[in-house]
Order: sequence, then C-alpha cells, then structure tokens
Amino acid sequence: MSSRDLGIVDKGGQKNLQTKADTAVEKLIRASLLAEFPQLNVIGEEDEKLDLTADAKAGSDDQVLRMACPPACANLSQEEIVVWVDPLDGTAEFTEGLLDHVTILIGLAVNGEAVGGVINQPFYNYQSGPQANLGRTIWGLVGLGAFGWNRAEPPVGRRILITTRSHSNELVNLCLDSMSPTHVERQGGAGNKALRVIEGEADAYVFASPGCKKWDTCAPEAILRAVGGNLTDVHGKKINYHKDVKFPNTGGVIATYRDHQTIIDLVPQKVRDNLVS
Ligand SMILES: Nc1ncnc2c1ncn2[C@@H]1O[C@H](COP(=O)(O)O)[C@@H](O)[C@H]1OP(=O)(O)O
Ligand SMILES: [Mg+2]
Ligand SMILES: [Mg+2]
Ligand SMILES: [Mg+2]
Repeated sequence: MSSRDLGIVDKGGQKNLQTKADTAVEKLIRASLLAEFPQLNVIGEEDEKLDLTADAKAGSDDQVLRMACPPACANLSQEEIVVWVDPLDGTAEFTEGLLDHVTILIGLAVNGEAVGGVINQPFYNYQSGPQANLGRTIWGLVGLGAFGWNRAEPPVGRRILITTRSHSNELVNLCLDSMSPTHVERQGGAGNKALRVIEGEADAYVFASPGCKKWDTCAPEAILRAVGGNLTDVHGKKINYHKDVKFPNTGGVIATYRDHQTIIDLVPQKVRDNLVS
C-alpha cells in the first residue's frame, strides 16, 4: 500500500486479480506453517514457490497456545490436516481502496470438515485516523469457540442479505430477490461478509455462484460453526475440504448465524438447478 505500486495482475475471468500483497502474504503464511510442520497439507490461492530457509516466518502466539485444544483436534497427525490459505480475500476491493472489505483467511480442515479458522482484517480501524490500532484477528475452533468478535443483536423481523459487489450475475440477483430481503448490502470478500453476519450487521450471506473457492469459505465456515452458525452451499449441503477436492464451491454459498434452514428453503428452483453441489 505505502509503495503506491500494488503490482496488479489480471488472472483472467471476472474481476480475478492478484497484487504483490497477495503473493507476499501467501509466502509468509505457507513458509511459516511448513517450516514448523513439514508434513502439513497447505493449499493456497496463489500457489507461490517457497524457499523455506530464506522466506520470512511469522512465529507463534503465546496467548493462543495457552488455550486448551478441543478433544477432536488433540491427537491429529500433520497429514490429517488440510490448511486452506487465502492470503488476501477481497483483492478487487483492495485495488479500489475499499480496505475494510479485505481479510486474510487461514482455514483448517480435518476429515474434509472445516474445524478451525483465522480471519485477519489488516485494515480494521483505518478510518479512525493514524492514532488508531490498525487491524484485528478473529479466530476459532469448533468445540472451543471463537475470539476477537463482538455481536450486536439485530431487531426481530429484519432480513439484511449481504452479497458480492464485484462478481454479480443474473442468478445471484434472482436468488436474493426471491428471499424478500429488508435490504441487500453489497460488499467485497467472503471473510468480510461472514464477519458481518457473525457480528449481526447482516442476517445472511448469500452468493448463488460457483465463484468462491475452498480457501474463501474454510476459515469463515469454521468460525461460524464455532459460534453456532452455519455455512453451506445453496442446497444446505456441507462443503467438502479434503485435499483432493476441486477448488470451486460449485453449489454456491449461504452463511447464517441462526435460522439457516429458513434461508435455504427460500432458494428458488432455478438456482438449485444451476448450482450443483
Ligand atoms: N468469479 C470469481 N473469480 C475469482 N474469484 C472470485 C470470484 N467470485 C468470488 N471470488 C472470490 O471470492 C471472494 C468473495 O466474492 P465477492 O467479493 O464477489 O463476494 C472474492 O473476494 C474472491 O476472492 P479473492 O479476492 O481472494 O480472489
Ligand atoms: Mg483471488
Ligand atoms: Mg478470496
Ligand atoms: Mg485471495
């Protein structure tokens, strides 16, 4: 950001961009994990080449390490864990200066299920001036809970749907229109939108498109599940995070803090027919 040269690369398709930040952050996260846990399956969006001796390492967090590990995660071998890394989520918005839409996502999957997640908002508070503490991290494990978030309970009867601002299409809009929203909010990033739902600013994240990939949803899904919410495809089916799966979430994405089935039941037939799990 401060170099004023984001190094934007168009990867092809609809608003599918990469910047120097995407590649630098991915290297840091993957090198940090693999230097300490060489047998871990780590899959990142940008697929950067690593030099494990030279690349910078992030280290570990003592506060996190003091927490009790939930029994389901306590005796795993490295090979059983798949880590899905989205070094920058909301890259299109990052290039447009919508910095509060940008997150960094690290998701942990075991047996194909999202069980752990980190959502870092590197620019959280950036509008509060130079004195403000910049950035925050929300993380969670199913069976332990999630940390670093604050929820404002929404009024009864409200149905704010939050969706894409840069990857919209006819099906995406048809789905939203069928759900009788009280308001449709359009913001970038899967991590950002999941957080809006968790913190009560929106009631459901609805994206009837195959555009989101496993690294977009693994961390948000784990944190939602850790706090009693849910994230599935538009059929209400669980997303599979095994290491050999295809990357796109072909069944689309719906995330809620509560009343998940109510939203799933409102998905129109045309959307069901077009998005296969
Ligand atoms: N058509 C698409 N092509 C590439 N990435 C997509 C597409 N649709 C969604 N995404 C990814 O999912 C995230 C959430 O989508 P949206 O912001 O449109 O709601 C995007 O920020 C982007 O992640 P990323 O920014 O990491 O490439
Ligand atoms: Mg991308
Ligand atoms: Mg992403
Ligand atoms: Mg990304």
